[in-house]
Amino acid sequence: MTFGRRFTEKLAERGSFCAGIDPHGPLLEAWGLDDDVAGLERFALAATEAVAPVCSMIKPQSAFYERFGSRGVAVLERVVEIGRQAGALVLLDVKRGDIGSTSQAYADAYLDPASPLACDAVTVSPYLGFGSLTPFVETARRHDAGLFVLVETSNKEGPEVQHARTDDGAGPTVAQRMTDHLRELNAGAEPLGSFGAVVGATLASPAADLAFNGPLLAPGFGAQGGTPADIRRIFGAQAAHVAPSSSRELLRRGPDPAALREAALRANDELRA
Ligand SMILES: O=c1ccn([C@@H]2O[C@H](COP(=O)(O)O)[C@@H](O)[C@H]2O)c(=O)[nH]1
Repeated sequence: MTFGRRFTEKLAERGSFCAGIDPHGPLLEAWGLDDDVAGLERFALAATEAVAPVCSMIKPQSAFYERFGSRGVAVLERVVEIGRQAGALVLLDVKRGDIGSTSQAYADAYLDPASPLACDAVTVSPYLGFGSLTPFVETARRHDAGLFVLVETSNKEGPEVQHARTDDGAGPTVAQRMTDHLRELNAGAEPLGSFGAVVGATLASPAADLAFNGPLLAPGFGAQGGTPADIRRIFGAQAAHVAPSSSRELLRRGPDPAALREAALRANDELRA
């Protein structure tokens, strides 16, 4: 089954909230854990076990695992496995993007089911040129996986690049060009294509026309200020395809698993309303 269909069905079944599993050092400390690989393991596995059964999607941020080297990546592999066993889609936030031949190796690492880190989808950066993502697109198609392409990010620095005008200033914004590519990639897909966009829940207003037939990830919900009202305001009619994601705001409710689960369920309810 394609990622686009899995995404649609999972959001309908469980709600749209995406749980970020980001083991920040200060959060480990707040949970009474040491900021070492043992603390990382306890934090990440406990958080995943608590929320993955009630969320449509979890989004571990690779950086927080990589900072502990191969032992941290081994924890990430278990997060991916536990998340998928609990029935959640797993979106690995790695924001990869490189020249085509290297992109192929990244795509194999994260999207080929034979890889220990195989996920349902990954975040990718198109800022080496959208065409440099072709190996990700082809590999995702081959394995029914998905991509979330950075279009308008939640950080304040993003507009310098994403709002720049193409074609020597005479064309659409860079962000718009990216969604045009996504519209082409998803054309004709039912109920939704597998090639999505990352659009921050913090935007004053999107520079790109977001009316394309693919999934949307909205980070910046919670700790960065995004609210359910912002999701409706920014995405309008597209809001049904949006998975708003929050990491710190959710994880600060731990380590009590019931409190974590309750917070995820409440976020789903608020987004449904
Ligand atoms: O535009 C973007 C793209 C990705 N992120 C990632 O989402 C989470 C946000 O964490 P919070 O604690 O909920 O702020 C983090 O993994 C970022 O790398 C983003 O924030 N903005």
